[in-house]
Amino acid sequence: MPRRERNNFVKKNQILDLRIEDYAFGGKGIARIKSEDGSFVVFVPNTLPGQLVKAQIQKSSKKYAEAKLIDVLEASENEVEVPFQDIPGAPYIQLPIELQHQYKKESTLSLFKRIGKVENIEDLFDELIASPNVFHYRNKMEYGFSAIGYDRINKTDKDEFTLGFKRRGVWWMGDNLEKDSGLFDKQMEDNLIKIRKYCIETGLEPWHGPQKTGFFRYFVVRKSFKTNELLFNLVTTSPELPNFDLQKFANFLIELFGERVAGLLHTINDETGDRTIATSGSIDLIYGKDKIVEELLGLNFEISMKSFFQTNPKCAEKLYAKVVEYVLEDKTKVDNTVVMDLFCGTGTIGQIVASRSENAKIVGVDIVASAIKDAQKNAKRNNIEGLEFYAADVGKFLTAHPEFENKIKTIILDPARAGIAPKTLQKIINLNADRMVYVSCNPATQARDTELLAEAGYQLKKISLVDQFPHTSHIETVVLFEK
Ligand SMILES: C[S@@+](CC[C@H](N)C(=O)[O-])C[C@H]1O[C@@H](n2cnc3c(N)ncnc32)[C@H](O)[C@@H]1O
Repeated sequence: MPRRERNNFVKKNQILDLRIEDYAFGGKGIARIKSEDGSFVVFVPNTLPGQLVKAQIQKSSKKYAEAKLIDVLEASENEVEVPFQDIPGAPYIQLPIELQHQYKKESTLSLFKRIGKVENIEDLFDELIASPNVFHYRNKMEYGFSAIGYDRINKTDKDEFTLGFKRRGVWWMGDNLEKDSGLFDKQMEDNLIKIRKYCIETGLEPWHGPQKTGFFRYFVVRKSFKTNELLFNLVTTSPELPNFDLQKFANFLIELFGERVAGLLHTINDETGDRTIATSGSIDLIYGKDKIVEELLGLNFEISMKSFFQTNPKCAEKLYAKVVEYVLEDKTKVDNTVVMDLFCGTGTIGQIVASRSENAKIVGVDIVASAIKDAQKNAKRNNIEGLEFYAADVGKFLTAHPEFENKIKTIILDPARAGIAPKTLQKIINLNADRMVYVSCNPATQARDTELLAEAGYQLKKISLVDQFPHTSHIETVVLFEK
């Protein structure tokens, strides 16, 4: 094993007060410790220039260290007050959105310069697309139950029935959500406190992380912006289930939200791992329907609890409009050809392209079978023809279908956060398409792929940034590559 290189500035697990000076890609604040030996960089995720923070060193090497944020001791002078409860999922909610955009733009473009080796990236920058809703933009939230809560005054843990989000970086500690977080549906979050009270009154226990016992585990909510409906999923363990009246719980939700309740699902999860959707156990429909419909760019999409769907649908419309703009810019490479929509999820992008092109055949591939089923149903529902969807790993699919090589002119790519496996990217390159429109929710992996694509002859022609997740460090990119 290589010997870990040491520095004279910090030690692992050391707790320090640090002043954040700069912002690096992915929401990493940069602090510098100065001494006679020079200056030493410590990265602290989810922090902002100007803040004074308490942080604990997690990793330390000769050149820099990475620390975990424990607390913000002093706000940055750029932060403003907002009427929402602070949650780990929105670390930048107090920073005006224009400044969030500036940080995201600068740090993302510098990533393409450094990792993607695109020197003139500023010249290729097209636009930064803002989210139409700055607040309350999400269509899904997962609240967790916990038997260990957080005492905000004494800043310690306490035994308490909680329903809300985990404390930042502490897997076993919950934190009650008492009011609107500013990210999801306001009526829903203002009522979460009543749902918690209802659950407490049953006398059943919330999940205890370290002991791995308890009844209540998660409460998941999906919202349709088209219909304003809410679809609920209560996740519990099974032994105490005979003592909980699911029908009565459904009636309680109807009392709170009336016609907005689309349905209530119940999931049994007896696994000890921290997952909402049980890989074993069962999902049952207790009340109403198990799907909701969302509209994007005039097309309807049916969404189940499990399938992937863009979390900010209003902004997803903007994202898709940009993808389709790049794809259709050269219609000769779309009309009367086969277009690949790889990592297609529920097939949204392919359907929009198909509906706006002439005689294009779209081949959509995604590894999640239920997403592909939804994609097929959605295409039918929208009366769009010329689409073929396959449930498969993209790499395996391309190996099994060599007939597509040299036949494709345009490829749409929208991989998950981990990016495209190098072997799979090589197979995609082997298709020998003229154009690729590559959407990414993790520009760090996309910047890595940019260098590989350049070696294969694909030049980055344009890049747009879409702020799908205001108040977080996430940014989505749409990049056009051409040979
Ligand atoms: C960011 S989502 C794509 C969303 C889709 N384009 C949309 O707009 O709805 C990434 C998708 O990649 C899929 N995926 C992840 N790994 C995969 C693989 N190895 N092969 C095929 N699909 C994969 C996931 O199931 C997920 O649906």
